[in-house]
Amino acid sequence: VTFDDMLNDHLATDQVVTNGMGLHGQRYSPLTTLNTDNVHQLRPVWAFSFGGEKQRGQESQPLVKDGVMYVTGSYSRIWAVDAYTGEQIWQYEARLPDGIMPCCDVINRGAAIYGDKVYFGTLDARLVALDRETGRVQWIKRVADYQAGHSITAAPIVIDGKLITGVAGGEFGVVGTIFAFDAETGDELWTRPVIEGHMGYVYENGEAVEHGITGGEAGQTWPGDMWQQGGGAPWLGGFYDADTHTLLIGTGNPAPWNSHLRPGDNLYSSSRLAIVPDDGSIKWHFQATPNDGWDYDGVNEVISFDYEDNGSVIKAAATADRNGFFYVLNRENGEFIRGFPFADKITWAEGLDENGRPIFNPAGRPGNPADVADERGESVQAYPAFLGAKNWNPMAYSQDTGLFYIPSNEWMMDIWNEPVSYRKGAAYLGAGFTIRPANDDYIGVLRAVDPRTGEEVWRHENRAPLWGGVMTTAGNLVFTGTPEGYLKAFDAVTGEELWGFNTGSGVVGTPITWEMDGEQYVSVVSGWGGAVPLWGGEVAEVIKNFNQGGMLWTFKLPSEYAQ
Ligand SMILES: O=C(O)c1cc(C(=O)O)c2c(n1)C(=O)C(=O)c1cc(C(=O)O)[nH]c1-2
Repeated sequence: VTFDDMLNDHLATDQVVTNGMGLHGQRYSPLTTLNTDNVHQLRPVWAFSFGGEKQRGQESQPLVKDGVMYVTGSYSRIWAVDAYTGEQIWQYEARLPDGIMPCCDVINRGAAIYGDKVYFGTLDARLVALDRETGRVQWIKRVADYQAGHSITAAPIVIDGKLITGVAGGEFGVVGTIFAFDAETGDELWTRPVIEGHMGYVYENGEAVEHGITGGEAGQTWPGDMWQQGGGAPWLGGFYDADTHTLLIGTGNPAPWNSHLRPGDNLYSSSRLAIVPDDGSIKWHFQATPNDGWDYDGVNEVISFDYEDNGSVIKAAATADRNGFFYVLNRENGEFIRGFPFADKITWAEGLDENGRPIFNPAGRPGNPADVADERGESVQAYPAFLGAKNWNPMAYSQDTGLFYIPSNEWMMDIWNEPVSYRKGAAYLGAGFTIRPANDDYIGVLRAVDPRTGEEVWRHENRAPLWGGVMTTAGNLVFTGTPEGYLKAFDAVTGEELWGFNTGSGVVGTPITWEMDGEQYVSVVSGWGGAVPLWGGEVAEVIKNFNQGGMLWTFKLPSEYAQ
């Protein structure tokens, strides 16, 4: 697999060699063989079990090259599988130490392939490079200290020979950092902490050379020493815009959650960053939630897309935030073009100003414990809940309809602040919360949203929270999974549900499609888990009967139904 193969992945129909089905992450396939007329004939051709006692959340997006599928699973496992038959070619399981600290389940979101290697990140914050043919280890790098709360859950990305990943650990007060390695040798190339005050480095002949302090200097948007454990973990990784040669990546919540301990904007937490892939410099930033007090991580994917406005082409990028707002940015300079709510109800902000900065509702912020005699500050009811109007699971963009298909949730929380101090390897929140559904009959909402107007063109409600990724195709289809176990297909224009198949466990993975020998295939992993069952509050009632799993399902449209 070459970098050109990756640059063309969104056009190629016989492979899926990038997370995002294209480096820009649009998750749009030009295939039309499978379409609204024949999708009811889509049927399973094989299923592969991840096996063992290790189940939990399966959030991976598979990759396909030359008839071989590469898929990761919970507990830092990876398999190569024959894409025609589902037979295993090899498997590799990372040896995890006791004491790993992923906040939100033992998940992995996928691999990267490049050259003759396949790469993935582990829950003890290592990167592993394996030979694609044999599964043999080529190199293993420790990226960050798992005992401080670091882990890797993201799919890494390869940009022009550089293997780039973010790390998780925001709930433990780590310093969110982006790391780049030589994909061939595993040599470190650069590091970029995303919190103001920390030094970035480039490595020359194995030596760390200072490459500029993030944000210029410490103390501008953080009080005292709070920047030193400021969080902002870029735990979802990023996408690449070839037009501007930029890595677009988001950063998580500031640490701790109690925002009264850190008055100021707390750059660059809960932000989107444009990074130069060659050396990790920051080109521009956009902060969705300054002084975040609700755990509104800003990690969600930033998807590059072009649209026409009054005859000129706008080079835009779009992102749907946990905080309930959808943002359209100019991807050349990060300027705010427009933003609008995509969630039904938002209480923490009254809207956005002309620069996209939130207009805070002071009554929407949980109170300062220092103001009251009690340990607990005043509790508020906040919409959306901390798990977000949209969490990690990626949306898709259709080049035909011009719509974004957003997997979102309608829920709320009671949230209050508490005093807290930093201790290595311990939770660093300073907040308590309970999460509740916003409506009686549904939490999940798959939304089709027009990025030019903010209009919700259609919606599909689901009883349980939606936690799987979305894919769309030129066959006018939108696919996503449900915790109830279904992989479903919808009409991209009308939202009509056209097909569904129950995989036997909740689908929180992200579907892909490709063709082999003129037949169109669809694959998705199934296995209920992720953050929802861990942090569920009153949402637990909705999901209590869902069983765990660990299967890779593959479907196809038999050739006799293709026309
Ligand atoms: O701040 C962090 O480092 C961090 C990491 C992760 C992760 O790596 O999965 C999640 C979160 N935060 C988080 O806030 C969250 O809601 C979440 C949901 C999930 C999931 O996979 O279901 N991971 C994470």
